[in-house]
Amino acid sequence: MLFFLPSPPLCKHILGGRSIDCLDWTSETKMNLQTLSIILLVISYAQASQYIKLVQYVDDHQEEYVEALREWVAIESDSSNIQKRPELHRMMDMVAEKLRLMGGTVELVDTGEQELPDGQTITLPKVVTAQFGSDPSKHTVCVYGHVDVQPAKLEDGWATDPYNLTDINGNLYGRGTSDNKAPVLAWIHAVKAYQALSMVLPVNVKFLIEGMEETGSNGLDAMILAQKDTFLSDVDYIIISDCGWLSRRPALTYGTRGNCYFFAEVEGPKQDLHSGVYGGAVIEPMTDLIGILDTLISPSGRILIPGIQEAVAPLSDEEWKMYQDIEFDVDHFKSKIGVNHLMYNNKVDLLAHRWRYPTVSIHGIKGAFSDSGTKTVIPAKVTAKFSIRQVPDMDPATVKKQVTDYLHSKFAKRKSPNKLKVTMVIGAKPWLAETQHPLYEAGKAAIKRVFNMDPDLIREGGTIPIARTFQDVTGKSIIMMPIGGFDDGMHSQNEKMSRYNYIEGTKLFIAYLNEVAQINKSSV
Ligand SMILES: C[C@H](N)C(=O)N[C@@H](Cc1c[nH]cn1)C(=O)O
Repeated sequence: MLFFLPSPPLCKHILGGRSIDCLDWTSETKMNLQTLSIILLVISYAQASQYIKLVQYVDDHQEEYVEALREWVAIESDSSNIQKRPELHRMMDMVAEKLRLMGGTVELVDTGEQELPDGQTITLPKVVTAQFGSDPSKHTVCVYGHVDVQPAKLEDGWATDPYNLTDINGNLYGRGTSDNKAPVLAWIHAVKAYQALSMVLPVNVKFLIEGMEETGSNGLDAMILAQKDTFLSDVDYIIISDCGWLSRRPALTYGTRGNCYFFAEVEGPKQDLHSGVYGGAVIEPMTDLIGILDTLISPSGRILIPGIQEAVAPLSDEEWKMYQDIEFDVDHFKSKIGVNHLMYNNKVDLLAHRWRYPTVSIHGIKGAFSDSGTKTVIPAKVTAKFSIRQVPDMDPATVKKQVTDYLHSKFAKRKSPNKLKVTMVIGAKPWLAETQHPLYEAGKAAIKRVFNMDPDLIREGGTIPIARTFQDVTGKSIIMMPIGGFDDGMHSQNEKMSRYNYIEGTKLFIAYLNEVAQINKSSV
C-alpha cells in the first residue's frame, strides 16, 4: 500500500460522488479517472515526503526520547507493593502532565479502592485518559498501555540499578522499559512528532493509560463499563503495544493467554516453632502446602486438576500450519534463557504450549524462610502463590471452583489439623482476534514500510487482563502491535528495551496511524 492514499470519501468526491464500483465508463468518467490518478500521485508524493520528515524528526530527537524514558524508569511504580503506592500515584500524575502539556484533553479518572487480602483498603492509582483530535470524519483509535511495573531489586541479580536507566551497547536497561513504559512513550512521541511538525494527525488519537496492569488491572473493568458511552463511544479501534516479538522479525499479536492467580494459605500453630524442639511433634503447614502444590501439575507439564485440560479448544490444522510456517529457532530460544532441555523440543509443540495451552506456575511462598543463613524454623503460616494461564475455552469462574475443590480434596486426604484457605485474586480471560481484519492489514503495511519485511503473526503467552473486556464491552476490534524485543526480559532481572526497537517502534506507530486512516469505514 502507498503510504497515504486519499480516503474513500475523497476519491468519491473526485469522481463526482460515485464510488469506483458503480461507474459507467463514459468519456467523462475516464477523464475523471485520469484526474484521480494524477491527484493520487501528487497526494502520495506529498504525503510520502511528510513521512520522511516525520522519520527524520524521530531520528533527531532520539536523545530526548531516551531521557523521557529515564525519567519514567526512575519512578518505582510497582503496583504489587502497597508501600510503593505513592510512587504509582506520582507516575500517573506525570503521564497526565505530559499529555496535558501536549494540548490533549486529559482526565485522571478515579477507579476507587483496592481491597487487600487482609481486608484493608488502599486507593487505586487513577487512570489517565487523553484525547487528541475529534474530527468526526476521521477514525478514532484508542491506545491502551500501562506504566506500573513488576517488582525489582538490585539484589535480585540485576547488573545495574533497575531504576536508573543504563545504556549498554544500545540496550536501555531498567525495570519497566519494555513492559510497558517505552512503548507508551513511543506512542506519545509519535503524536508529538506530528504536532512538532505542524502536521495534522491522520486519525483522532485517544490514550487510556493505567497503573494496575501487573496485578490484574484492578478497577479498570468497571471504569471501561462506565465510560462505554462517553470516552469510548467514538473509538473505532483499540491498539495495545504491551508484548514482544518472537524473534528479530517484527510481529503482530492476535491472541493473549488469560491468568487465574491463586493464594493457597495453610495455617497451623499460633506462632513459628523451633524445628528441633517441635519437629516430629507438629504437622507442619509447609509440608502440607508443598504436598498439595505437588498435585497441581505433573513433571511433564500435564495439569492434574480435573476439567482444566478438557476445556481447552483443540489445536486446529490451520493453527498447526501457521505455527509450522513461523521462523523460530528452538536452540536459540534455549540458549537465550540458559537451559538445555525444554518441555517440548519441536517448534509447533513449543509455540502451542507457550501460546494456546494452559500452564501452572508456582511463583512463591509467603512466610517461608528465604533469607541467607540456616534458620531452623517451622513456619506457622505459609501462603503459596501460583497461577494458571487461561486459554480458549477456559473460564476463570469455573477454574476458580475447579482449583478450590481440587486442593481441598487433596488436603482432606492428608487428614491434617491445619487450615487451608484458597482464594483467587486475579481472574483474567484470554483474548483472540480475527487476523483477517483491515487493522491487521494496516499493521502489515506499516511494518513493511518501516522494517521492509513482513511481520510474524503471533500469540502472546502472557496476559493483558483488560484486552478481553475492551473487546466484550466496546465491541470494537483490537490489534496488538508489539515493539518489545524477544529477549527483553520482561518481569526478569536486567529487563531492557533496545534503542533500535524504541526508535523504530516510534516510526512504526507514526506509519500505523497513517495506515489506519486509509481503512474504509464501511469495510469493517
Ligand atoms: C503481557 C504483559 N506485558 C504482561 O506481562 N502482563 C502480565 C499481567 C498479569 C497477569 N497476571 C498478573 N498480571 C502477565 O502476563 O503476567
